[in-house]
Amino acid sequence: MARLIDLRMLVEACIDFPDEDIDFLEAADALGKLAHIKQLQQRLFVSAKQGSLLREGVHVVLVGQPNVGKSSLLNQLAGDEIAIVTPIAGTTRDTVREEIDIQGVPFHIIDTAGLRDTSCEVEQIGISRTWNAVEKASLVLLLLDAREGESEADRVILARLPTGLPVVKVFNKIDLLSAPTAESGQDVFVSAKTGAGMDGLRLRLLALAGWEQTGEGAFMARERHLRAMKSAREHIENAETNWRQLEFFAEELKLAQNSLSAITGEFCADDLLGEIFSRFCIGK
Ligand SMILES: Nc1nc2c(ncn2[C@@H]2O[C@H](COP(=O)(O)OP(=O)(O)OP(=O)(O)O)[C@@H](O)[C@H]2O)c(=O)[nH]1
Ligand SMILES: [Mg+2]
Repeated sequence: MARLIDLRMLVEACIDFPDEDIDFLEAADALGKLAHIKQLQQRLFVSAKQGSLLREGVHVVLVGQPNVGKSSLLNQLAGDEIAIVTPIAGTTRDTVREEIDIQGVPFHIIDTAGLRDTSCEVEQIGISRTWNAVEKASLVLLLLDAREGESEADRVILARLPTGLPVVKVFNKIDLLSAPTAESGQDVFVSAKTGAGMDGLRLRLLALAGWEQTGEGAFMARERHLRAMKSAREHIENAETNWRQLEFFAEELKLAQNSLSAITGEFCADDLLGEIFSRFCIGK
């Protein structure tokens, strides 16, 4: 297996002994080795992301106007009567959380108070809790009434959602439509009452969570592991683009190695890569 530390020693030797020049690095296939390390690191990153997903789960927040069926959708996803459902707009006040499992991936589904202008103090507190939940969301399902389509009130909600947060529009109550709607683009159509369209929604949630069946084990990474790996990847990429500037090349390799070492402390980065990949039986 190509090792980061060997490559670093190679580059540093080149700097220390000016007789050795870039040809020497080329002959030693430094770039080929770097590409191999990058590839291993990328595979490790994917496994780590999957592991992090299994450990932390995905926070999905249901938002929308009152009465569109958020609580019904939570109940349908959970397969149980978790949240109170009534035809009265403004039923949900507190956020209601339930952990569900889709193909082994945990999802924390958070039902919230419907969003509207209201003079009711209790409802106002509920609505501010909705926005607090949105801040912590990994993704948002914006529920809409399929009979109404997207209204001005929905557009106001959409505009208030943080930029960069993935949002899926879920048109609910399709059982009440006289004619079936043609599925369009990224939108999802369901009936929280009959369960129609729910399998499609579950698959969509898995895809948005970034779940990939790689066939390789998932490395139980934490958020800080992912950050360390991202930083290592950036340094490896910097090294690759600037490899002709040897000092820079060596420095970026060092930084990449430091980032990986941050995951385990006393353990050296190459040991970590070796350890993890030997478990996945990936050819060396
Ligand atoms: N026919 C039909 N009725 C639905 C569907 N989903 C929800 N409802 C009904 O719509 C009404 C409101 O449903 P809720 O789930 O309480 O709606 P909500 O969005 O949680 O409402 P708030 O808590 O007030 O914000 C209830 O009478 C539900 O039975 C659906 O898919 N089809
Ligand atoms: Mg509700």
